Amino acid sequence: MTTTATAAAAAVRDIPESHLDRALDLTYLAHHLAPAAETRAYHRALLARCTRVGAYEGDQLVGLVAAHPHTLSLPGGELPCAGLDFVSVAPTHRRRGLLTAMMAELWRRCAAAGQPLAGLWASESAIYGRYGFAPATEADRVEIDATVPLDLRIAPDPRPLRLIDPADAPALLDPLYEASRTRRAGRFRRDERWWRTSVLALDAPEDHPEGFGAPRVVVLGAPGETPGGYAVYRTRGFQEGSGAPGAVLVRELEADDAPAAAALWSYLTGIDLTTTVRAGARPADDPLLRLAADRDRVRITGTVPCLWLRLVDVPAALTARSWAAPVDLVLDLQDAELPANAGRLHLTADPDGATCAPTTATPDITLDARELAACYLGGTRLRDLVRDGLVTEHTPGAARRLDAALETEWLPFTGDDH
Ligand SMILES: CC(=O)SCCNC(=O)CCNC(=O)[C@H](O)C(C)(C)COP(=O)(O)OP(=O)(O)OC[C@H]1O[C@@H](n2cnc3c(N)ncnc32)[C@H](O)[C@@H]1OP(=O)(O)O
Repeated sequence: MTTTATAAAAAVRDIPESHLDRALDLTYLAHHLAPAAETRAYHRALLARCTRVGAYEGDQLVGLVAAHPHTLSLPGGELPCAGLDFVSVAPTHRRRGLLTAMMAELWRRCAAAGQPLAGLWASESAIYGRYGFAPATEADRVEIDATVPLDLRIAPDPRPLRLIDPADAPALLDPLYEASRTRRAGRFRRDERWWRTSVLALDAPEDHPEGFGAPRVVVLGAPGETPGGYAVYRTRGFQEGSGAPGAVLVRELEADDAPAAAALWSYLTGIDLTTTVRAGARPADDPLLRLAADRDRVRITGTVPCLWLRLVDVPAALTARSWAAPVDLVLDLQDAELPANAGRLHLTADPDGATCAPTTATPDITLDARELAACYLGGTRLRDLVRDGLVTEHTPGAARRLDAALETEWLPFTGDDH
């Protein structure tokens, strides 16, 4: 058990299993939540599987950072990733440096557990940049006018669509989801529990105040065939009280190719007694926007950062991903939080692999760890950050060359929201 004294005279140490309920009480206090018993039991089970770092004042738990043992897809591979969650400090103890002290301990845990990455969904964007995190994936919120089925510019895959029992979905859908992880960086490996308790969860009614029902799963392809795609969605009918029209809420839609996507969007926009299809998270390069014959019927209602990423071990992260083009550069990396990453790094990479080693050579680019995290999965262009004044390019064209090497065929995407 590690113990670190903080400036605030709290002690940072493990949260034992026997303190799980205290940890939940603290997180509900900090987040202003009062969940039903079922949701609390779900959170308890999640927290039990996490690395848990606590800040204690005497015997009182006043701070909490937890991390799930996730595996994140990268361009050309995957890496262990600490998925931060339940981050909470008691309102009586805020702004005394407790989160900072707990993060320092968490980095030690990541190193010990062999997790070169950390990721999270931020409650507020102002919190995590100082710890070296940056948004590495973004998602669009989409709303489709479905008063009549959406006309698409290509012929949909003609295979049959069938509704399957959500209980059968994890085994059938996981191979398709895994295929999507090899296409797109930024996605977490799921186990059956994740499918059942998150993607296909039968949420408590308070989680769906707008009256949406249980998840339904539609699959493209006849029984016994390998499906070409699927959608997980919920529906609601006309709402007597509010007068709100019937609607479809899409949690996830994965398709092998554009015709399969067309078949699934046609289906979702053609469900009777509904006039709107909403999707809470779609990739910015979703073919839907180009396929719609009448683009005015598909509205992007918001673009939100999804995964905030941190490169905990920069050389391990850079050598684990694939590279689209050859590059040979010296990076001058600033990392106040994790000084082991800081300094000059000679990066050589090509489609066959990469090396990354300390050097004393003259740097081509100076950047902070958070800017490298933003670009790491291919979702942000370094040259934009140079133009913004956030990254300094010493050798003209260096940022453009690094962008070409970091580029991915598909934009990174993280559909899950925790
Ligand atoms: C992945 C997740 O779980 S996201 C959920 C995050 N949790 C929440 O939003 C719950 C409510 N908030 C809290 O519990 C706390 O305010 C926390 C955890 C966000 C911050 O904890 P604290 O112990 O107050 O942070 P700490 O004192 O270490 O702050 C370090 C620095 O971050 C800044 N900071 C902390 N929280 C915020 C914030 N919400 N907005 C802006 N700046 C912040 C502090 O001002 C401080 O800056 P400084 O170093 O320049 O003085």
